[in-house]
Amino acid sequence: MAANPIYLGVIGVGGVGTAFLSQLARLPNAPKLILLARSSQTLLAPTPAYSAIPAADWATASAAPSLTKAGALPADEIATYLAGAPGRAILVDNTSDINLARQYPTFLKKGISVVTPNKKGFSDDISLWKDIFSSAAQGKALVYHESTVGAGLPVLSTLKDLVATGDEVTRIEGVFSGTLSFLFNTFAPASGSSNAQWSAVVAQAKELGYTEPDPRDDLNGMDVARKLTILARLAGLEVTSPDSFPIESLIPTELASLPSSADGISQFMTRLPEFDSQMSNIKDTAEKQGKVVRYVGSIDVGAKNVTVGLQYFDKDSAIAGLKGSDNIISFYTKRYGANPLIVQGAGAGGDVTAMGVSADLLKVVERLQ
Ligand SMILES: NC(=O)C1=CN([C@@H]2O[C@H](COP(=O)(O)OP(=O)(O)OC[C@H]3O[C@@H](n4cnc5c(N)ncnc54)[C@H](OP(=O)(O)O)[C@@H]3O)[C@@H](O)[C@H]2O)C=CC1
Ligand SMILES: N[C@@H](CC=O)C(=O)O
Ligand code: NA
Repeated sequence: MAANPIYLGVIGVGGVGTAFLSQLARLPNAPKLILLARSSQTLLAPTPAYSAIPAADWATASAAPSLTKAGALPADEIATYLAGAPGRAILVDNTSDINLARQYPTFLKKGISVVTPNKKGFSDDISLWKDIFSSAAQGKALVYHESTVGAGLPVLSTLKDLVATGDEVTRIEGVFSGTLSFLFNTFAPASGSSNAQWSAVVAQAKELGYTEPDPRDDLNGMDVARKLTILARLAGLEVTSPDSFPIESLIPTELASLPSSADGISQFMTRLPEFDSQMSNIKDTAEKQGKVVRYVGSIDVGAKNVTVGLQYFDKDSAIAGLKGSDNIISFYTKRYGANPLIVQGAGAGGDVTAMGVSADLLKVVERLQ
C-alpha cells in the first residue's frame, strides 16, 4: 500500500465493469476499493476501518461477510461516503447512466476524481461539459475518460497531446463505432462474400459485448455522434449537443417508436429480422458500383462541420479493409501535413475498454500521490 492511501468507488459491473474489476485485482499500486455498486445493490466497506472489498468480481465481492449491503444509493450519498474516506478518492463509473454522469460535478467539487468510459456526460449539453471541468478545477480533482472514444485506443490522449503542444488539428475522420465496424465488416466484407443477415450480425455484436446496453444507441448513430461531439470539443469546437448536426440512423422507421425500456430492446431484437432487406439493398447498391458501404464520421474543424453516416468505399481502401470491431481514426494536422496520424485497433469489447479505464486510473493515482 502506498504512503498516502487512495480510495476507490466503482459503479457498474456489466461487460466493461467485470473486465475492469479483474484488471483492478492485478494492478500494481491499486487504490483501495471501498464501494462497489450495480443498479440494484451497493456494497460498502464499513467506516471507520474502510477495509478493502475484494476486487475479483461481483460474486466474490458480494459474498464478503464484513461488508455493508444497501440498495441503490443516490449519487450525493455515494459522493459523501467517498469524500469521508481518510485520503483522496476516485469514482469509476462503468455505467451508461446519464443521471449519474450529470452528478459528476457533485463528486468533483468534493475532490473526488472521476474515471469513466461513459460518454453520456461528456457529450450531453455543453453546459454539463463546462460544469464538469470547472468543478474539477474547484475540487482539485481529475477527470479521465479515454475509453469514451475508441474504447482503450489512445484517441483522446493523442488529440490532447496534439492540441497541448500547439499543433493545429484541421480534420478528424474515420470509423468510430466498434459495433458498426463489426456489423459492416461481417455483413459486407471487402474480400470474399457473406450471406449473413443484418439482424443476425446485430444479435452477434450484442452477444460479444460490443453494443451499448441498448443496441439502438449504436444503430441510430447516436453513439458515433456522441464520440464526435467529445472529439470536436477537445479540438476546440463548442458543439452544443450531439444532435446539433445531422445523424444518419439505421433503425427501420417501423421500429423507431418502440419504448426505450428493456422490453423495447427485446421487441426491437425480435422484430429486426423483418427488415433485413433494407440493409441488404444498401449493400447491393454499393456492390453494383464495386464498393462496400461503411458507417463513418468526420469533423472539419475549420468549417465547424460534423458529419455522421453511411458512405461507399473502394474495396482496397483502409476503411473497407478493417477487421472485426476495429476503429480507425485519422488526425489531419498542420504538423502531420498530408499524411495523417492514424490510430487503429479494436474499438469495442469489455477487455479493451476496461484497459483504457484501468490505464486512466493508474494515471490519476500517479497524479494524486
Ligand atoms: N462495451 C463496450 O465495448 C464499450 C462500452 N463503453 C461504455 O462503457 C459503459 C459500460 O458498458 P457495458 O459494460 O457494455 O454495459 P452493461 O450494460 O454491460 O453494464 C452496465 C452496468 O451498469 C450498471 N448500472 C447501470 N445504471 C446504474 C446505476 N444508476 N447505478 C448503478 N449501476 C448501474 C448495470 O447494473 P446491473 O448489473 O444491475 O444491470 C450494469 O452492471 C457504457 O457507458 C458504454 O458506453 C465504452 C467503450 C466500449
Ligand atoms: N457501442 C460502442 C462501444 C464503445 O464505445 C461501439 O460499438 O463502439
Ligand atoms: Na480511447
